[in-house]
Amino acid sequence: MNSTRTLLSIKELEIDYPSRDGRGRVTAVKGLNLELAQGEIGCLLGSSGCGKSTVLRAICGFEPVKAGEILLRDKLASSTTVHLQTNQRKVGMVFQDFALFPHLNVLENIAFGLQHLPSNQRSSVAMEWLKRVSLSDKSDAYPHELSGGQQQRVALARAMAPEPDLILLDEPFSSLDIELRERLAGEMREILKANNITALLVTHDQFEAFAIADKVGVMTDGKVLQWDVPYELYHKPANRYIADFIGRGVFVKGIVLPGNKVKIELGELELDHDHSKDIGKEIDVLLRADDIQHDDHSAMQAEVVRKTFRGADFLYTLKLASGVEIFAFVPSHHDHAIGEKIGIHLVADHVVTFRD
Ligand SMILES: Nc1ncnc2c1ncn2[C@@H]1O[C@H](COP(=O)(O)OP(=O)(O)OP(=O)(O)O)[C@@H](O)[C@H]1O
Repeated sequence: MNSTRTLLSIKELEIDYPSRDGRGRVTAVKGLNLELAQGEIGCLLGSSGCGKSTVLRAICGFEPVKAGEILLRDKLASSTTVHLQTNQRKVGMVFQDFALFPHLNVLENIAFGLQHLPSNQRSSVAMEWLKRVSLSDKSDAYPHELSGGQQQRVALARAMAPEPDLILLDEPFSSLDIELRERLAGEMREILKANNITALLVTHDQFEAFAIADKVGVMTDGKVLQWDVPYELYHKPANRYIADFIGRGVFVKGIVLPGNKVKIELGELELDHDHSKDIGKEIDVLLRADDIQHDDHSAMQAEVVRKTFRGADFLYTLKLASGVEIFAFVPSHHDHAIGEKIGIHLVADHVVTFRD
């Protein structure tokens, strides 16, 4: 097995739909590029309406493309002149609501996609996949007798059983409660990785994206702005939109100092890149909640203006002397009242800055 082989390649994809008034077309996806290697898990992350589901539908072959190409295993699947039928693409799909057949039991749901096998093999292969998602004891249950998480695992097993080259997952956790989402995101990653399955999911939840995916693409207006590993997206966002979208942060003003440093209201920070040409100039510095540490002994004080309890920590909104508001995660045993002043210091490591 060659793990670096490209399985999905999308080049300059453009897709449009007829407009509501029927007079023209509206662009849903434009100039979209991404690549996924065999065994990799990718995720398209973006807010509602940015075009995520449209991309999945196009990969499945449900939408014709207006421009660009979709290649599966180096074979052209969609372009302006080529359109492989869905059943020729070897792509499986898990829908938002799982779309299990209510009148079929769990085993029959999974066996449904195995029509190409002789009937005596269908049940045993389906049973094998049920084992892989740890649901062997539910083979004769009906979908309505299962929890949301169990239904999701059945949907995943049903999509994996015909052994497609690629599995597409459309907001796979959106109908589940938050606690379950986090656990299942990790579980789903384990199942996909254990079976060396290539997958592309879409979500608007960055924690879900980071919990599952090897590569994440931040989308807006039908485009992927940055297709990267989560660490790079967080620490080296390609532009302000991504910096703003990922994590909890605010931009504060800073002045570039000699020696690759920047001075902000809270002190001086080392810069990652050479800024010698910008000395004396003003830049915007991204301060994330995890760049600020609460320190009772610090002389630097900030006023608590808002607080959200998150269990292990609080997300505090803090007002600096200048009136600028920043965020800080603070362990939840430091329960300070709104209006109180608390000591803080800077712990920023990778400093993200923008000039224009
Ligand atoms: N069948 C359609 N006809 C016309 N416009 C459509 C159609 N499907 C989607 N659109 C439009 O295309 C754009 C992208 O839609 P899409 O469903 O791909 O977004 P999305 O990012 O998946 O959103 P969500 O997270 O809300 O599901 C939206 O502006 C939407 O209104």
